[in-house]
Amino acid sequence: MSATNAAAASVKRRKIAVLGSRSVGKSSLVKQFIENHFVDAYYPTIESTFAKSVKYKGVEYDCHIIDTAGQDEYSPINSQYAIGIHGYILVYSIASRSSFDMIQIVYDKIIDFSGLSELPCVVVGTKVDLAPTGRQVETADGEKLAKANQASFIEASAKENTNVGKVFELCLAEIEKRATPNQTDTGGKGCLIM
Ligand SMILES: Nc1nc2c(ncn2[C@@H]2O[C@H](COP(=O)(O)OP(=O)(O)OP(=O)(O)O)[C@@H](O)[C@H]2O)c(=O)[nH]1
Repeated sequence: MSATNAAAASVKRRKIAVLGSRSVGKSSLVKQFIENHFVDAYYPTIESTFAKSVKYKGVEYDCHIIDTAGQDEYSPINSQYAIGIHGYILVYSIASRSSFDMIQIVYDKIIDFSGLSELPCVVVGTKVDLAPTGRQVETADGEKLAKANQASFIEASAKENTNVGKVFELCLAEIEKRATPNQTDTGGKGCLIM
């Protein structure tokens, strides 16, 4: 194997889906992570995919991040979000109780669709910069929900760039905790190009 191919083979490809209610700040988290900036204006997302190489614990990850349109309780979970995804970032706004209530609904829909017993997942309470005047969800409630679903938990703010990188690191950690040997290849299809 050439040095270039050896390097490519050691890069792990990980597909991450970001889900949650509308307007909770999913795109803002992804944009802050990928492009290091924050936009105050709101542009509803249809769906966008972003790619970023991330070095975590000495390993190079080629991350494909799917920023989804917001879900509500009636949105079906598309197979695209249940199959071939390595990890999930489920986002609510700490300033919106209803967006918090959607997290368990979305989680259960993915479980039903995928047939998995648990998901590699991070629950994120974002817009934590609004906590002093607008908090509707206590940190302890977020922690409890995450724990009940064997997920990680973190509060973040895309606006102030608080814990944004950590969100994606926690997601990689959740994926690696459960990774099976055939997930450690470069393309997730059980095949290495030598
Ligand atoms: N104060 C504050 N506002 C934020 C934060 N993140 C996002 N916003 C604002 O919240 C609004 C919605 O943000 P988006 O990132 O577009 O939300 P979204 O979840 O991607 O929305 P959909 O595309 O409808 O699913 C925008 O006006 C953002 O500027 C944050 O961390 N703090």
